[in-house]
Amino acid sequence: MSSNRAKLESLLSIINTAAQEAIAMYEKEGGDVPSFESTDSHPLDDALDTVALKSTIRTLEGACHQLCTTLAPPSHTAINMVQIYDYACIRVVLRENITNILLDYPKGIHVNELGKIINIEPRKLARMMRVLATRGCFVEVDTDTFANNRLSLILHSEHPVRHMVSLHVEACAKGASVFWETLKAPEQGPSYDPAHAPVMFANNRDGITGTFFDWMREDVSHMLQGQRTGTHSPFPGQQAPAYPFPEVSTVVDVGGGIGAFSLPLARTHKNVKITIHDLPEALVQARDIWANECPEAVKEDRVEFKELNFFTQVPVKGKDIYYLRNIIHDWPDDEALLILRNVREALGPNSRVLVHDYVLRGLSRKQAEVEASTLGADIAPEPLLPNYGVGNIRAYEQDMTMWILHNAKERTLQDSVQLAAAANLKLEKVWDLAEACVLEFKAA
Ligand SMILES: C[S@@+](CC[C@H](N)C(=O)[O-])C[C@H]1O[C@@H](n2cnc3c(N)ncnc32)[C@H](O)[C@@H]1O
Repeated sequence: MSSNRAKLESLLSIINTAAQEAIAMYEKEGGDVPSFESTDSHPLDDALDTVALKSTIRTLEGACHQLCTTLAPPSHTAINMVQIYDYACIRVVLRENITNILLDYPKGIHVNELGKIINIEPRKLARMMRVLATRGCFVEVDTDTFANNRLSLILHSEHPVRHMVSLHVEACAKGASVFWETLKAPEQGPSYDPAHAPVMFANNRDGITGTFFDWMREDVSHMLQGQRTGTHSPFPGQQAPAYPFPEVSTVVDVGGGIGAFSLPLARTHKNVKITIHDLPEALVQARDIWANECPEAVKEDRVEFKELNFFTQVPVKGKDIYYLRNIIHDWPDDEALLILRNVREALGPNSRVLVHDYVLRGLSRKQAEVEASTLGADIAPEPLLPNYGVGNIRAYEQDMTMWILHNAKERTLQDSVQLAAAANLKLEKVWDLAEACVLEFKAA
């Protein structure tokens, strides 16, 4: 057998093993595997800990894509990469709340009727819906008649992940449309100033200036298609690591927002006292949400809300854990270092800093092996790309999202270790969540 053939056989075997593992996990949790067509959710869809499933899916997606890309003519794959209009179609679904409407029609609604409700020409509507249904989002139950399924329900106006979907089809798509222009622009090209992020470059043309966060504060109309309404994390795969929280007394959620990380923690670990640090306007919403969703923690004094500007102020001192989820990736190196230095100032002798973000891996197996042996990073089995290839694509796409919105970035393990070292922090452990990672640091 040629070595090329042997690689394909190995990929096939990886696919078979990973798919069987995923099926077994679904059967163990809920009795049956999910179906492509139905709207039935599965207990694993909302499970708090899905690291094992995500790890299997990472392998499965990586191997399937590598196999198809190897066997397809390159021109076929190249067109597949660019001919993608899902985001444009999904933008219509969100703007018109099509998922919500379809809930009243469990057996499906014909495009003529749907077109009347949302005032869109039905033949065009059918073509758009068919693109999405071909991807597995909505089902065409009869000719030109569409119904929801498990995937399309994510686009419901009340679904927590919809906020992320909306952010991408609105702001990210706007920034991506001028991506090349920003790279070539004399001022923006070499700049890492958040005000020079691609989305703001596009906004500047409409007379909007400042950073993406300024724009969000001043004009939230672009976000209205999916406001955050609860603490269910909008970031899939963002659960907390299997950290020994039972042994922890105090946690500071730095830039904690409404507490999407710490509120579930307060529910499961009553031993932990939580401090949420954020800007004043964010804390107003946080107090409301906690009063409604976890009143016992408020009553029992297990949570406090403290204003903090993490660039200029030091968090409350001497606590066990300083948790920064989706914070460091929002900022270029200079700003990220300011945050980490302020957190470092707060540490007691046994405090830990947990940075929860994606970790970008290199594509060289040699580098991946060094990272695996020295830092405990995960590495994919051969012949998969060492970073799991497309199984891990969300990390690299999220890096682009951070760039487009904030001129910021996701980091490699080495980037994070170096950045932390400049703030006098030392890496202790990598917690792999099979999507994001949690990097645990202590005072150097
Ligand atoms: C992407 S959100 C992450 C929220 C939360 N950690 C989570 O994982 O859901 C970024 C958070 O940083 C906060 N933030 C932005 N600038 C800040 C500053 N200068 N000081 C403190 N918090 C800030 C925002 O208000 C927001 O809550």
